[in-house]
Amino acid sequence: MAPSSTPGKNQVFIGTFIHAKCLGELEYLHNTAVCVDASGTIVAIEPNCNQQKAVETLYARLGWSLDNVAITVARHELQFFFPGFIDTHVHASQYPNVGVFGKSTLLDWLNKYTFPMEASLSSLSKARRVYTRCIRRTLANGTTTAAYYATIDVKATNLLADLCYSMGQRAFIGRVCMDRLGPEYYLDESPDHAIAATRATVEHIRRIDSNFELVSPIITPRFAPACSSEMLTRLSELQKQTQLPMQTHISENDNEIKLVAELFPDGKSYADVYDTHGILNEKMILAHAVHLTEEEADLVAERKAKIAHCPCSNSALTSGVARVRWLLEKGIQVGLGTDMSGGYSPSILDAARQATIVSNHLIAPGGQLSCASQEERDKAKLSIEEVLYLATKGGAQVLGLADKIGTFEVGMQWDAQLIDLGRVPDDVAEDDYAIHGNLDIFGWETWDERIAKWVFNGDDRNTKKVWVRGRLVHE
Ligand SMILES: Nc1nc2[nH]cnc2c(=O)[nH]1
Ligand SMILES: [Zn+2]
Repeated sequence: MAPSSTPGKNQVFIGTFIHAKCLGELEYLHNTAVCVDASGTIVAIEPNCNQQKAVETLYARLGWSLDNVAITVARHELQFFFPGFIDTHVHASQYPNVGVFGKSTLLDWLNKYTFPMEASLSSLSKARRVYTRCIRRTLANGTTTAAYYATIDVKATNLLADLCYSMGQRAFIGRVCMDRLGPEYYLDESPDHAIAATRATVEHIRRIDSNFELVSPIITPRFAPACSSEMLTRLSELQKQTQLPMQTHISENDNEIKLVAELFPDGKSYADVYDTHGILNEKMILAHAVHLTEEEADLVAERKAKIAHCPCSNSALTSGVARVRWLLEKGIQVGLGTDMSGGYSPSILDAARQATIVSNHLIAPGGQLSCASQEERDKAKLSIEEVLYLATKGGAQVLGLADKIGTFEVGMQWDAQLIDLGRVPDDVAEDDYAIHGNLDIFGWETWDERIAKWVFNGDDRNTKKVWVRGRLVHE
């Protein structure tokens, strides 16, 4: 396995930088230089700067010599740097199934498409093909960090960790734990077995990345219907010993919620089942949360658990619409997830787009548009600035990385993407700009309008370069 090297050179990036430091607001830093040291950490941000000024003043201040600095300059006005996207919920093992879900809903989708695909990745050659393509594709879409579910197979899960490490994607790697609900050929034989397997993955990752700086294990009970009470208790004990993060699903689909009530008759609610088993805490990332009750959302907030909002999946599998504004107003930290292959798109830009669109179908705190006042309808809607926050800094908070990634600030790591919105017609011959992706910029748009166009019509063709910890990982 090739080591995930840092570049070994200091770097300067010059141009426009855009990020969301707080919910609902984008900050634009034009004509700016961002200096990144050889470890991939931002060490200076200089406004009113160009290449010449950077060389003349910044290098001296930082003690850098000319021959040890690589410079990347945005090539024209419609290129800008943006923080790397953070996918807080994605099943790498389901990647071959993206788009293949027919009219199924969660429980039949799991049986028909998902469990057979995941089980088939015990073939390491197949796992390598699938995981390599998944990482390549998500990097190409600007995802610098992903919280992955792999499968129950330890060797294949460890391979996903190896590949993330060597391809340079920041990742959380979850060996899936499930001792019921799945087909016989795809189950943990006991909670003991699941604990040993999870520990084996933790130890493997410790060997390749001892401080979990790029790749970290994450404890992964699939969801309550697939885990016995003993399994949840044992995983909770493991989490308390290791202090590792955890991820699972909650309240995605009506039949799933009914199943939880049947399987855990003493549980007051779905969230209560996780809480009474000791896994509802600040390290837990809950995917979906579509149908949480008021009491459950209050409990999630009180325990400081996080939520991965997966709008693409929630629409594809007819699960419903999560009430993101309502969750945020309770103080819950929310990020975005593709949830491939419940979701069909590998792109967090797409998740951001869909987060705005599905929020239009809600009133606050929940219900049908037709019986809400205009004010209530407008309140539930998420803005472009808000969904870009969820895609970056919100995701960083969900993964416990808000001090490292998600915005451009001194001390943060250079996890970033260079976005190119194309050229305005005046600059370039018609037949040239026509091939630049799916966006047409005319030149009169404000920056906010340019960003809105990117969110609604942009795609990986606009993502020119991607870096993680200063290392160029996609071009
Ligand atoms: N969307 C989704 N929901 C789940 N609930 C349990 N497993 C899964 C899964 O793989 N995908
Ligand atoms: Zn999922």
